[in-house]
Amino acid sequence: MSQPLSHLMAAAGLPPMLPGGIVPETLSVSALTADSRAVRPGTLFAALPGTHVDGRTFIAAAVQAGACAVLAPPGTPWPQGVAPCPLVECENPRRALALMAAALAGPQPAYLAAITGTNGKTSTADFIRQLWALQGFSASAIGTLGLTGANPTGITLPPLTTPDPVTLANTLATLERAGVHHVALEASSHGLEQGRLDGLHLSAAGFSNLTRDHLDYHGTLDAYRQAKLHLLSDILPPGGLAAANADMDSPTLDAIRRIAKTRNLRLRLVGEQGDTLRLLEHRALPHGQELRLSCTGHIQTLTLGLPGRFQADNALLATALAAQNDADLPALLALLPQLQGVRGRMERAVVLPNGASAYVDYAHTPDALARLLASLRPHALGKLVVVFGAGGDRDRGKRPLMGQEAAVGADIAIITDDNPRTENAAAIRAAVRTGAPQALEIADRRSAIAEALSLLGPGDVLVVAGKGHEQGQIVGDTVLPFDDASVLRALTGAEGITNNGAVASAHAQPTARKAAGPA
Ligand SMILES: CC(=O)N[C@H]1[C@@H](OP(=O)(O)OP(=O)(O)OC[C@H]2O[C@@H](n3ccc(=O)[nH]c3=O)[C@H](O)[C@@H]2O)O[C@H](CO)[C@@H](O)[C@@H]1O[C@H](C)C(=O)N[C@@H](C)C(=O)N[C@H](CCC(=O)O)C(=O)O
Ligand SMILES: Nc1ncnc2c1ncn2[C@@H]1O[C@H](COP(=O)(O)OP(=O)(O)OP(=O)(O)O)[C@@H](O)[C@H]1O
Ligand SMILES: N[C@H](CCC[C@H](N)C(=O)O)C(=O)O
Ligand SMILES: [Mg+2]
Repeated sequence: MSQPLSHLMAAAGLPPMLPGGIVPETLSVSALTADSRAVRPGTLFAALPGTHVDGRTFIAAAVQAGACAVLAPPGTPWPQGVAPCPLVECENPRRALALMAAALAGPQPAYLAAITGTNGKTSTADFIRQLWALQGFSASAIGTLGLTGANPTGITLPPLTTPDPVTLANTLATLERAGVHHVALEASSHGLEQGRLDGLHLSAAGFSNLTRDHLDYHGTLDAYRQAKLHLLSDILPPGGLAAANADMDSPTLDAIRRIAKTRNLRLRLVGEQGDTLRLLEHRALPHGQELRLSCTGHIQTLTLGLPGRFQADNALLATALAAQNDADLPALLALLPQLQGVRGRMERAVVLPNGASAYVDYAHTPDALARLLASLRPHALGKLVVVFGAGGDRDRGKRPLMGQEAAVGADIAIITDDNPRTENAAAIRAAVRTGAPQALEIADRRSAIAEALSLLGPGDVLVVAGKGHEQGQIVGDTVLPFDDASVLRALTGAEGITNNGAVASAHAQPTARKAAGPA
């Protein structure tokens, strides 16, 4: 459906004025894009300066392809020799694009919950989705795993944790039209910084934790924190429901409390220091954990069929975000024992004939690795072995810290490759090794996993960390097929246990493909 440009500009808070006068009502926009290659006649092209190239250099190509208007930052020069076309200049074109995209796409699901934080977004979003589904709602989640849960129209999403604003708005409107009124989604710090979520009409927003990651992009921890806080300080409307883990670092928690007070948000805190859901006791069980907690003052005990203390944190945060009213909390807590594990998150992939277990997990930050190993320790009657690496073209400062956490938390650490991308893989491993000088180093990931398996005795535990659900090893701009769980199954000849309790066998790998997008 098309809309007059003036309506879209109003949705973005812009007056209907162009340098040449008022925007004609007859100027209609049928689509929006920030990529000149996707422009068709009737499309508004957002010319955005980016991290790799300046989108303004593609204005000529966009106009040539039929762009009916261009959105750009102030002072954008019109390319010489290019036919004139309405140019909408504004201070924050990324935000304007997101607001226009929301207006053009149409209504969003009535109950939309977004979750940010360094770790736990995918898990929490999926738990929210599961809780809603268990309540009988048609519910989806959008994030690192793509679109999961209800997907009546078979949407596939690009491999980003938070999709670009146009894809996001179109996806949400399609879901709403198809009867999916409950959607949980991940808000990455990149997505927040780039305004990808600025057009969302949120009912609830959560913050799991803040520890080191992505300083390559944000520069400082403070800038990283500010990007994430944008979800609560600007996107969640006043009076909305906010939830956070109260055990996180105090600068972030203090900021969340301040924002909640200023903006009159309904803040629910969960965890050991929580108020709405306070975790009083936690006991690891062989394949899960027992939680004793206080829910708005009432004490109760429940069993979660998922191991790992961090999974309890995510489950409680999900409960706080899924319940519209405090009165709904007890019913949602009663559903927690039915939660299924999330693919690649502390997933017990195989059990060896000698009783040793091998897990796959997505820990790719120092804090995640520390918590993962601490969570697995009670399950290791013998040794705890970790195979891990650090990604290329990502925060270099986290590499030695990941090494340190592996050295401290595991009995044996094996450093291997994890998506070297365009960097020298040996140099990445060397940087990790500075934090773990005693670690073994085996570049080839399959060989590293095979070596780790050979070290396992009865009761030992192995975790292969960093890739989780990923299906490839990114080397240069090529994705070589690789799935940690399948490799574990193939090397042991074992049938695996999926996180859903079903039996999975090793399966054939697809062929290599091109990596998506720049680094
Ligand atoms: C660093 C980063 O986040 N980049 C994202 C950003 O790109 P950009 O604006 O910087 O792109 P650019 O390549 O410099 O190009 C500038 C502009 O020129 C346009 N262009 C470019 C070429 C052309 O021929 N025509 C054209 O119009 C581009 O579409 C873009 O609008 O906006 C693009 C559109 O939304 C994203 O695809 C792109 O994600 C890249 C692929 C990426 O790898 N992003 C990762 C780092 C990311 O966002 N990750 C987070 C997860 C983090 C986590 O949770 O751990 C995520 O949310 O997935
Ligand atoms: N609440 C948590 N606190 C600390 N670590 C966690 C927490 N939840 C998950 N983790 C660790 O982080 C890993 C990734 O979890 P998850 O995919 O849920 O996070 P994410 O925030 O979505 O990550 P990404 O930024 O890649 O999208 C898990 O496999 C686990 O090792
Ligand atoms: N969302 C994270 C995923 C990292 C996964 C890990 N396998 C790596 O490549 O570092 C990122 O893009 O930084
Ligand atoms: Mg994620």
